[in-house]
Amino acid sequence: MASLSSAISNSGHVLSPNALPHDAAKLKKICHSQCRPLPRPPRRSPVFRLDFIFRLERKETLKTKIFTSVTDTAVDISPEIVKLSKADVWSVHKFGGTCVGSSERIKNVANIILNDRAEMKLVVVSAMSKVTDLMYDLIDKAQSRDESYVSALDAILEKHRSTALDLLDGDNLGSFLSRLHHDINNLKAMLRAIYIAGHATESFTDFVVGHGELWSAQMLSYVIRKDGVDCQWMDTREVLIVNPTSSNQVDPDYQESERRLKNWYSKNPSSTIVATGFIASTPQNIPTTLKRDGSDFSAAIMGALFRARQVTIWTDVDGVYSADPRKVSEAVILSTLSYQEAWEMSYFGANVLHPRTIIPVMKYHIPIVIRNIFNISAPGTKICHPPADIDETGQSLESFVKGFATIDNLALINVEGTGMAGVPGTASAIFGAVKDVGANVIMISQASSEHSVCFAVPEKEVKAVAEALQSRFRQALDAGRLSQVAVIPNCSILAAVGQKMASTPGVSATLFNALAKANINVRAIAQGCSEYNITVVVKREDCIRALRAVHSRFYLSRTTIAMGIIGPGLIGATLLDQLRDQVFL
Ligand SMILES: Nc1ncnc2c1ncn2[C@@H]1O[C@H](COP(=O)(O)OP(=O)(O)O)[C@@H](O)[C@H]1O
Ligand SMILES: N[C@@H](CC(=O)OP(=O)(O)O)C(=O)O
Repeated sequence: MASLSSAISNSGHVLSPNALPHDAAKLKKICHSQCRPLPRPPRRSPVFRLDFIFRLERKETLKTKIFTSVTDTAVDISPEIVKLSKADVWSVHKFGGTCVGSSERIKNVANIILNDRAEMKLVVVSAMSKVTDLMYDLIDKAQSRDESYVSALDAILEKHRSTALDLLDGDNLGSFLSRLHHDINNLKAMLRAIYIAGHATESFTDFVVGHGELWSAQMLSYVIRKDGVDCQWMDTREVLIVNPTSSNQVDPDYQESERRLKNWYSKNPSSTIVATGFIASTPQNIPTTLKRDGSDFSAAIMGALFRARQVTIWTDVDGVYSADPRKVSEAVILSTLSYQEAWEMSYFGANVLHPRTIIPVMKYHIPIVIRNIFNISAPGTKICHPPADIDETGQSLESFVKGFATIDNLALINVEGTGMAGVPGTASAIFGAVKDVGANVIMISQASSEHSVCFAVPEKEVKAVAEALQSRFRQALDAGRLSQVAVIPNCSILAAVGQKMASTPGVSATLFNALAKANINVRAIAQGCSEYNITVVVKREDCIRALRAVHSRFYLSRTTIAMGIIGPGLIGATLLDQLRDQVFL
């Protein structure tokens, strides 16, 4: 048997990573003609082989090892050699709960995957719509010793059983139903334990609520397999390792996850993988979750681990709009967003994307595309680095403000007093007290006189925060150095986001002008040094009116520029305001 190395050198081929797809095809032929008998590993995809060849050239030291494994054994290739992470081969898709909400929709998802011409596909799925809510509900019921958890669990079983009966047959159906019944029996036992104890620990809860993803991923993988495609499903708890953070989030352990992924893939090589979103494990192998709506984050982490060429997030709208389309009917689709803009939009409430989704992909410049499963001809929104909205003449059409987002159910806390000015450590004492009660500060604003600091927290956390501050500053309040720790309930945040706002004068003038004209009182303002967003706090009941007022002001400006009424440049409070006031108002 000729060795692969001599076959390659006899062929006169020089491998270069850039020429990989072309030369690899030739090499595959050479392997087959000259290195026979080369045992064909079961279920191994062509790209899997090409990866080794690619590595030959890149890592001299691996040569012998690779030749040995390919020519001598060719069946078990050690995970160290498997370079899963070859850039640009994998295409990652994420389908949210609405996309896999019924058997018809799951079939639709399978078709989208089958039509993707990428060599390797990783599909991340959420639970069928509403299932995660129902799972959390089971826990609540069992904890409060409400026996209806039993019938609620039966309803969840029935939903998945009937979906599987619609989708699957033969062995696939048998395997799925036996796993489903096994899981339901385990869940019954766990929920009974919770019912008896009247309490569920966090890991019990995370174990229970993650089952929706386990079932949807299996069903989808079996449907894809029905078409003869080599497809594996992945329980991401075996691969994705995360550590809890102090802010009740989780951070992926990329090194360990990559190690486990290579190990998993060496046992389950496949060109299509359907992976569970939302769930993961702690380093101690205890099931956990990426927190509510975390499947977008799962897809982005997987995208980074696979060094994907793109992560496509499929949802029920055409992409990221300039404002939540449920609140602003004239909102427009944004064709591109920078990572920073997408982060700011999602952080301030555009729930089409989980805010943490940006972090893993940004490092590798992997684009995220948001697309509509119900309108696949729409191109969607591309989130990348750096984006550019260019018209036919090459002119930038990018608006200074790209989009607006809002967060409701907030309260403002205002800490005020003459004793704060010039006293080092005041801010640290305030936010130290907030941290101690585990509350999440959404925005901060400080008067430049240092006489007051105010910040927004979720309404449900405000009581604990106010009490912690009262107790922390008891002496200062009694001595009059602080005049008050005041709570202003029923607030909302309105954020205007756009990278081009940085160093463009007039943007905030236009924003505040629009708010003033709509007779909206602004209770607090914040703008970071990056100038990517301006955030204002308004009364809850004013929020939608405020959103519509600022949106129409900036998007009218954009239309005006596009129509050539004024040239691109400052959207000032001068010319445009006059135009708008005279012509449109
Ligand atoms: N700026 C925005 N652009 C697009 N959608 C938005 C925006 N702000 C809020 N949304 C809402 O986000 C929803 C999609 O998010 P979500 O329901 O979590 O999707 P999925 O279940 O697919 O993960 C849309 O239906 C839309 O109403
Ligand atoms: N199923 C999980 C994870 C998730 O992200 O779901 P969706 O993609 O449907 O928002 C949840 O509801 O939290």
